[in-house]
Amino acid sequence: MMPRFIVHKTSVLPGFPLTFIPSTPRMQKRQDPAIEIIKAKADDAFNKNDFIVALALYSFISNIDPCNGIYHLNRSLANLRLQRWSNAAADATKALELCGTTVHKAKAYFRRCQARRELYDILGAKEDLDAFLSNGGSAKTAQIEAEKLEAIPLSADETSIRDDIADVADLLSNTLKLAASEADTVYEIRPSSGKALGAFATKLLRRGDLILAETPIVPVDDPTPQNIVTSFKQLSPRNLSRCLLLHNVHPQTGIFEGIFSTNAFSQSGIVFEASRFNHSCSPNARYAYHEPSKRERIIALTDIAEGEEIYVSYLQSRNVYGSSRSERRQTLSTRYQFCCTCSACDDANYKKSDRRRQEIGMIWKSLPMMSDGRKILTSVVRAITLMREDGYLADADDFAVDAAAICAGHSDWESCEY
Ligand SMILES: C[S@@+](CC[C@H](N)C(=O)[O-])C[C@H]1O[C@@H](n2cnc3c(N)ncnc32)[C@H](O)[C@@H]1O
Repeated sequence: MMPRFIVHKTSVLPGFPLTFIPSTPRMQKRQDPAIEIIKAKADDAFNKNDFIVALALYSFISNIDPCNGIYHLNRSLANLRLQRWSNAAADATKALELCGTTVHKAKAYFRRCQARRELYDILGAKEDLDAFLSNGGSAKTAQIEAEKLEAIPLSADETSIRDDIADVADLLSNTLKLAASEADTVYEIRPSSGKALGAFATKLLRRGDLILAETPIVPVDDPTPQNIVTSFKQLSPRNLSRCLLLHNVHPQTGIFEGIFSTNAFSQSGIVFEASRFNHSCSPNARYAYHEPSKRERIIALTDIAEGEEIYVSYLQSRNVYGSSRSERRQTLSTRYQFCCTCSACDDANYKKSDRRRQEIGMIWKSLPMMSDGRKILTSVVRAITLMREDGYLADADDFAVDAAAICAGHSDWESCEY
């Protein structure tokens, strides 16, 4: 029996070891423990004057837990620091509705007072200042604020000046986009029809080109739910806010687990940019984890035209080249909640593709049983031809290494290298 050399089994999927696939939703938790962690990171960002990140994180948790007035109260202050006056006033109003204690109410009145002052709603601001005092606010603080209000001539336009700053998610993602566009990349992340975001080539890429090499941000060796939460907990507020922007098709499993199972790579964990590449069963690029540098890499398998979407396969080699459309669809829909419509799965092509892939799968299974070198070589050539016919250009080495071993056994070094 020929030895089966596993040369590059570093190909990975942005998925999960099978043990962790959240196939059945757990019972809805009352409060996701992730919320406490996110709140602590938001406070941390605020204390470090990173108000955009604080705002993004407060927004994230207030969307999940909209009845908690504290998030609105805190976000109101972050909005004040960012001079988003209307948003600050709206958050303070929401906090007044939701917060029960006079301490929180006093804070909310004071924040709304400051926002209204900036919006030239002087009468409203004065009312809030009175309410601040009647809820136990400091007389000294109120005095300072009252002097500021007195200094504004009442003839000033009292109608609210519109706050035209973009929404917080836009604000954050624009900052991130800016950072990405400053980097020297050969792709851009933008909407992909029916697939949320995807990665598109920004210039002609040649087969073999390195598309990205990225260090994982949430490395998890042993992805138990506990380890995942611990890894997220260790992130900086900025990286956490980036992670929370990642796609999550398993929200019922918890915030961090859902993000992890939608995006994580089995060998490296969460990698921001590589997580945005969509799947195809006939991909034009592939993942390749580079152990020495501990970086996740994506490499072009074909030439890729400028503007073309770059696809990788989420399924590991034999699971994609040796499987039928229905098998792949089942796995992809369980793990990633989508129905693949790539060229191999397309209604017009899939029957032919299934036949080819079935034959490739049979060759893969029968090769270790073969002892006749010539037969092995013929089978390997057939498998690689079928892969090429099917437009599947990765993993030919799964077969070629067997062929190379036979050639080496016959001291045919030229063919061996070929
Ligand atoms: C790792 S993310 C890929 C990036 C994602 N599109 C985004 O917006 O961040 C995986 C998710 O992308 C979507 N996706 C990936 N490939 C797809 C495809 N071929 N067709 C439809 N949706 C796809 C699915 O929702 C899947 O759960």
